[in-house]
Amino acid sequence: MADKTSKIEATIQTTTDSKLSYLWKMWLYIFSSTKKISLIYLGLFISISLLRPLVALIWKAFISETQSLNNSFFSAIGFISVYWGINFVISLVDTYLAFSADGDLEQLEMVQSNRQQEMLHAKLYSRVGDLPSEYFEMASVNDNIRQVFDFIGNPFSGVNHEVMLKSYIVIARTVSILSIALTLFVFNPWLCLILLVAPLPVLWTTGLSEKFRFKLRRENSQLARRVAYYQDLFLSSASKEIKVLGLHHYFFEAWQRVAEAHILKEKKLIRIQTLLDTCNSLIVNLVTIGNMVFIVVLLAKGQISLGIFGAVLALTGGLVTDTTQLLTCFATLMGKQQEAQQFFDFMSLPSQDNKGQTLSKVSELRLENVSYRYPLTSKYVLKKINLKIKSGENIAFVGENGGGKTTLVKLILGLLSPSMGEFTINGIESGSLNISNRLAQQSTVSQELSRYKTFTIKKNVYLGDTLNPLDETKIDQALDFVSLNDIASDEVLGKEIGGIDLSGGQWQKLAIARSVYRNRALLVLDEPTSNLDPLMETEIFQHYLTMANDKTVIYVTHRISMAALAQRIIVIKDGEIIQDGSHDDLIKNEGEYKRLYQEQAKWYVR
Ligand SMILES: Nc1ncnc2c1ncn2[C@@H]1O[C@H](COP(=O)(O)OP(=O)(O)OP(=O)(O)O)[C@@H](O)[C@H]1O
Repeated sequence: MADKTSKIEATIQTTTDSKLSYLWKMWLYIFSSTKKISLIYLGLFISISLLRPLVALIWKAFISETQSLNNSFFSAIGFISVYWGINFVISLVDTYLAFSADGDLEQLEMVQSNRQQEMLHAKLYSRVGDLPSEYFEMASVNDNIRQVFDFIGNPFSGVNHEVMLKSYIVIARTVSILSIALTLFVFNPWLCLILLVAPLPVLWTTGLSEKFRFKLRRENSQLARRVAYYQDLFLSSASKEIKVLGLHHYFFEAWQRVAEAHILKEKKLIRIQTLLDTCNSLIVNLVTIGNMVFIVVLLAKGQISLGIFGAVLALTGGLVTDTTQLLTCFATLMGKQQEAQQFFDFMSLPSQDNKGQTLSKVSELRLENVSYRYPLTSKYVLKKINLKIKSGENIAFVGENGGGKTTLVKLILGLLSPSMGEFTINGIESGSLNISNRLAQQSTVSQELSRYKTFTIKKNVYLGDTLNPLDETKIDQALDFVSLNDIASDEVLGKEIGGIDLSGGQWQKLAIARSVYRNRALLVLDEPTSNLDPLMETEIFQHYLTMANDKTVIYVTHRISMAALAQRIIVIKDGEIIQDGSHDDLIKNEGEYKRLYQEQAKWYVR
């Protein structure tokens, strides 16, 4: 379908091929953000790797010394102490650097990890904030965001460990292997053969296990979301209904079915992993034995001295460990290509255009033949809408469920853009306006309640206008507006964190107070009072309309008594505007509005 929505759909088509360049891009992306600390960390890794040949040389000198009979007991003790001392330092620092055991270097790792996490989260939060809101209407984009957040993870489990730490190990181990190779070559060129029988198959087995792991994680991400959803239900607003209807068991079974599928997939992965690990250690052991036999043969043939024999034995152990670690980390890194690609696919989604024209005041909204379909769906939920709204008007949208009222409201707010037709603000095409400036001109209360827990009541109101300093008087006025002044405004909200909780109606009042505090020229309210008692609802609407004589107010309501308060009423059915006029005009005609009015009135007049 070639309309404007198809352009959005085209931007989320991603390639399935994994590319090495994404991994490199990821590495540079993280490294460049924490250059100093990353360089120190990498430097330490490389320095430790260079100590291996030093250990071998000391060992060689020690054996030669003891062979030449003029040694003293003390020099032998000295050699052994230095040898074990350096070995101890290598193993200790290795452990601290690579596995974050307790110790000083763990703190260094923590610093670089936290910095990297901070930078990645900052980029991710700003990217999510910058994404045109229409993208959030698509399940695939929401999925992608969740996967990217999972990949970025937390300081000790996230991408910096998977990509950065593994890459540091690859670099350090490569340096170590090269220095060992050079030492072996200097001892005897034949010894370099040991390098050739390094456990190459490890690369293959580890690569395979990473591939399985990624596939499983991808398949499991939907299952994991469903499992989490069932768990959240018990803590959500549905919890009371679940209790009354006795649905705990029902949802447990639903949870169990999904969890079972998840566990089965995980079991399969563990089996594959165990098999591959066993193959790995078998290969490593065989290689070690092969190397031993080889150097014994060289010694027997007199091609190497006893000192070199000892040194090579010391080096071989390090070589096998280093090669195995190099290949394992390399394979893990390779397995991260797809996740890195997902990350950059997400990061490269278009940003909302903040460069367009700005307006100082919205004075006219005009929709001409506007149709809308949600991305990745084919049905137009708004059809050829023609509507002109002038500054200062107050308008109610009414109509049956699913008619398209909320969709029209989102279009007016700039949260969606027309698939077809033209939407102009003050005569300027809405698409060419600066979206941030546009959003800053309006205040809204949406159908879905936003409950900002962990903040005080006062802060909840202040969230309506955080670009300006907190104004206590205005906050008190906003709370008065909705009669929410009986609870101390510095009470923290959220039972989960030891604060207080509010009733559904009180949360709604708080959302209204936020919109009042924001105080913008365009006020868009989507069923803002559905949880309030009728007296409170009437009072708030009347307040809104008197406060708003210089403002444009658009509100969606199902209650005709509330709609009747507006100057103009627009009736929407099946995505079309079927009536437009004042209450008095519409009630005179036989039409949908009169039908809705009579339907509701008959419950009051008996
Ligand atoms: N994100 C979405 N993706 C696909 N379709 C959607 C989406 N949101 C809404 N719809 C569909 O758009 C149509 C209009 O929905 P809308 O919420 O605008 O109606 P409404 O008049 O506000 O309904 P209600 O009075 O129940 O709130 C419905 O058929 C709905 O299923």
